[in-house]
Amino acid sequence: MSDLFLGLDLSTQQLKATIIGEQLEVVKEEFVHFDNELPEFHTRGGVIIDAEGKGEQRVTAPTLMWVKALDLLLQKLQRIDIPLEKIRAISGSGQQHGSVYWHKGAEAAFETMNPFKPLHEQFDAMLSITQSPVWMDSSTGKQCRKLEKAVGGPEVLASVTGSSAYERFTGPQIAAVYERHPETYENTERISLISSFMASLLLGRYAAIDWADGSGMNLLDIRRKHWDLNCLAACGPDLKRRLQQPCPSWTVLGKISRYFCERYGFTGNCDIVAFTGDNPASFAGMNLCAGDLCVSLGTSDTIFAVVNNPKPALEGHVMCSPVKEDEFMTMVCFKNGSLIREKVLAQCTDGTWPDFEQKLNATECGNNGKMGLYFDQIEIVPRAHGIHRFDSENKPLKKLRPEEEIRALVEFQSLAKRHHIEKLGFRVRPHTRIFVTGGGSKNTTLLQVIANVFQGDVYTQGMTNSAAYGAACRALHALKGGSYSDMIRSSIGFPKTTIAVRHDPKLKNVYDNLLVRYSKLIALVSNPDKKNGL
Ligand SMILES: O=C(CO)[C@@H](O)[C@H](O)CF
Repeated sequence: MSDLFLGLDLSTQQLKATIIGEQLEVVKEEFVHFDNELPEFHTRGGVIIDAEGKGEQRVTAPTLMWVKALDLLLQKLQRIDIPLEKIRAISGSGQQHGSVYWHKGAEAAFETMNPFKPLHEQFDAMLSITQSPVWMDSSTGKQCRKLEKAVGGPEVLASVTGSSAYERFTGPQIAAVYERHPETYENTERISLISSFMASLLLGRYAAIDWADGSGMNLLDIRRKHWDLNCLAACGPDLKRRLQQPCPSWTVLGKISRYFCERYGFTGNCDIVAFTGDNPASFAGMNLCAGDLCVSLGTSDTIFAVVNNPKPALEGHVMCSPVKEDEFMTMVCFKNGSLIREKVLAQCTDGTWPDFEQKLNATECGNNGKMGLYFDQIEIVPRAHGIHRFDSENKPLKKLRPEEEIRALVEFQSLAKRHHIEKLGFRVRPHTRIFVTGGGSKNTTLLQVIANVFQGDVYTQGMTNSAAYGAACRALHALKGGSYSDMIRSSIGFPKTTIAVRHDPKLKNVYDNLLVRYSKLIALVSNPDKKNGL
């Protein structure tokens, strides 16, 4: 068997593995689901939510759960006879913005890890914080305002780092750790993103943060590709030492550690390639071209596109591309993604997706003017909270019939994506390919609504785990070098892109009108100036 390449994706609810061959063909996918397979950590949807005061939610995940998940996943791969000695390179991705705090002495301790014991049993002294803040957290509004003030305002911060300050971004999160627990910060010798944390486990030493995931920190100058010193100073003392230099996302960081060779049978020749954020990894997995648009339907929903001349704005994000130095991706993220879809599924159907689809199809496109805004969690964009329903005259409604609720949710989620990506300047053109990935992309009724709202045809690659797949492709690309897109185009195993659903041009006016109403309704319920979600 020829060389294999492993992509790992540490997403919110699961750790996923995709193994590919040298032609980018998928050999095997495997998963560890946190809630179901690691119940001792008591997560729900992979996280632990401490609802603070109004508008503040502290959301974390047990760092040790991720360490244990890696062990479980590799054991699963062994049990299905995946020849780990054939894995030539590993890369990966992680939920963006989350942070891991390594205790003083942790890197040295990697040297003494006993391969006869799982890593998580040897992690007692490794972490200065055991509950990692994650992207769903919205408790750092104060730190966001302070950061923006320190650098000259939100516009300046956006022009340098690609985003104005966001509660979930790592810079404000680090500032909150420093302010809330100064002694813990003092005892922290290194701070990783979740992506570089996973790479560190496999290396047995600290891994650099890559440019693409580093773009989600409010700390990286996305054009110069180094930390902005004013941003660092505003978030914590001596922070540069705790982050070290960021690296290109295609960097070969080194070989896999002795621990993983002796415990799992990897060869010492297996390269670890820089890990990146889950959305940049999906971007790589879809191999987006200029003019394409991608919607990822996961725990978070995101919408992103390729940009070459970035124009950062107060809303949304511009991040470094994970595959090309002078390319960027523009993205908007919505916290209310699959979890609210599952909540409405439970409330409005017999609990099955076929019933969800049947009810969605039983209602008129445009829902006879009935609309909903479903900010079940404190939303990122717009900054709003609560569930709000309206009739065709924009008068509040207490409730909708189950089938109307389903359509109102699905149309709301698509209208929000179109409204906010168009605010960043993107327009769907006749040639635009709208790719959809993530768990929700299996549901063609969702895809049909996306196609009709955007008035563009929807394409899929027949895979839902584009982040883990993109990570595996990046592992191979880092060894091959050259153009990433050329590698994709010349590989017979790259999934074929097919049209999943076509849009109905007769519905253009219906959704253009709903889009105008969406814009008016969110102004009624959101507080853009109070940027902590309420
Ligand atoms: O916050 C996000 C992107 O900015 C989310 O998509 C997380 O990456 C999900 F893990």
